[in-house]
Amino acid sequence: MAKMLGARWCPSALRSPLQVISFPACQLHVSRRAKNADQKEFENAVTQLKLLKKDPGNEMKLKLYALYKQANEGPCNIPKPGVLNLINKAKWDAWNALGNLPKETARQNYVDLVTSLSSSSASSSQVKPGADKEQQGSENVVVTSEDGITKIMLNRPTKKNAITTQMYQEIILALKAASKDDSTITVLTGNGDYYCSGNDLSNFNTLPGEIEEKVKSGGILLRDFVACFIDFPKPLIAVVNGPAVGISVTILGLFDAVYASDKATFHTPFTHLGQSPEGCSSYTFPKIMGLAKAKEMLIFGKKLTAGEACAQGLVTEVFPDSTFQTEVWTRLKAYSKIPPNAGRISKQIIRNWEKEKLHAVNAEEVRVLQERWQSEEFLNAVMNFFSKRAKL
Ligand SMILES: CCCCCC/C=C/C(=O)SCCNC(=O)CCNC(=O)[C@H](O)C(C)(C)COP(=O)(O)OP(=O)(O)OC[C@H]1O[C@@H](n2cnc3c(N)ncnc32)[C@H](O)[C@@H]1OP(=O)(O)O
Repeated sequence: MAKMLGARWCPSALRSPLQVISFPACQLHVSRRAKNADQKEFENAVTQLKLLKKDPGNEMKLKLYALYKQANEGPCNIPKPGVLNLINKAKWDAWNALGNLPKETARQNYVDLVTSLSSSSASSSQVKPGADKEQQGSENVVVTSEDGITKIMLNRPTKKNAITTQMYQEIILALKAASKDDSTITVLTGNGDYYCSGNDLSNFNTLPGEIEEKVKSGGILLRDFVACFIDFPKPLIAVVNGPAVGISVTILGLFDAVYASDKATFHTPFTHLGQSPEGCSSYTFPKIMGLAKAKEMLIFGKKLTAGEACAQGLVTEVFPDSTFQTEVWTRLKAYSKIPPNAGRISKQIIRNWEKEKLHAVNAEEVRVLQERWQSEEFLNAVMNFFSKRAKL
């Protein structure tokens, strides 16, 4: 995926003279002079921009370039390039046109512009509020809405629904849209024999930049992804159709109900991968299943059957695989008839007692993981996974 992004965004891969305008985020690091309050938002926008699926076009790139330069360096004070130097002149013109616009305003405008680009690219692949029949989503994350239920389906069965960086972004956008649509409940499920095999282990190869930049943008993406589940305002249900691994298991602690096929298993092999728990599981799992059982999963990577996960409180109910889909969707259709506002409010009053705590846990888990991602243990584990496969 990032290979594709690289091809889209990087100057050398583009053709016409104006296409060689690359995003400032490809070239520069964010200035340390930016104010703290805005810095995080600004950095997030820089990352978000790299994850956009659609090329926003040269005019928009010029605007972003100009705002980026203004936000970091202030008014344009470099000599005007010659008329034959078309690209640099276009860039200079765009920057110079911002005159004395304050850095803070430029930063804010940059963030607003990226946000509007992200939501417009999301709206083309997502369920519109009020939709009552199936809508097309992207290839790997399909969003549909019917009978008061918005369904977000992981649809990468040949890779056991492993989550790519693009899919994280798409799930975030799908959840944001679902939080505002008129459905009563939202469901996450998988297509094929797996629910999800967790993080796509090639994500770190495909994230752009050097290791430090990968770790930084991976951390921001993970934190934003988990935050969406913490903040999701209406009942959220997991329909676990098969085995679940890694982050697809840990975030289950943030769902309101988890229904599983008896073929499902629950596996968090973090330490074997040189990693550490995420998805708020270092807090939710001990709370849900007690410290002893949580440690067996999160430290020693014990894989649970659906029955065990249910006995330990991670799963709400287990159904035989042969009748799983019918039984669960009948149940969900009944649940979708609850008064929507009462459903939301009831969820929120339960969640709000610990929302702040969950965000703090998320931030700390990401901080620790960012260190892990730079460890030899992690790099060896990822290399082993792919080199074993290569030998098959
Ligand atoms: C932005 C960063 C956020 C980071 C968040 C932190 C999250 C951490 C985690 O989620 S840790 C968990 C990571 N997941 C794994 O370790 C699972 C790895 N996969 C496997 O162990 C196995 O593939 C399996 C047990 C899931 C399934 O085994 P099997 O039934 O034998 O199928 P295959 O192994 O042949 O798989 C088919 C096909 O899918 C590819 N694949 C499966 N899982 C992943 C994955 N997680 N990442 C990348 N690719 C995966 C596998 O390579 C095969 O592809 P191929 O046919 O070889 O092209």
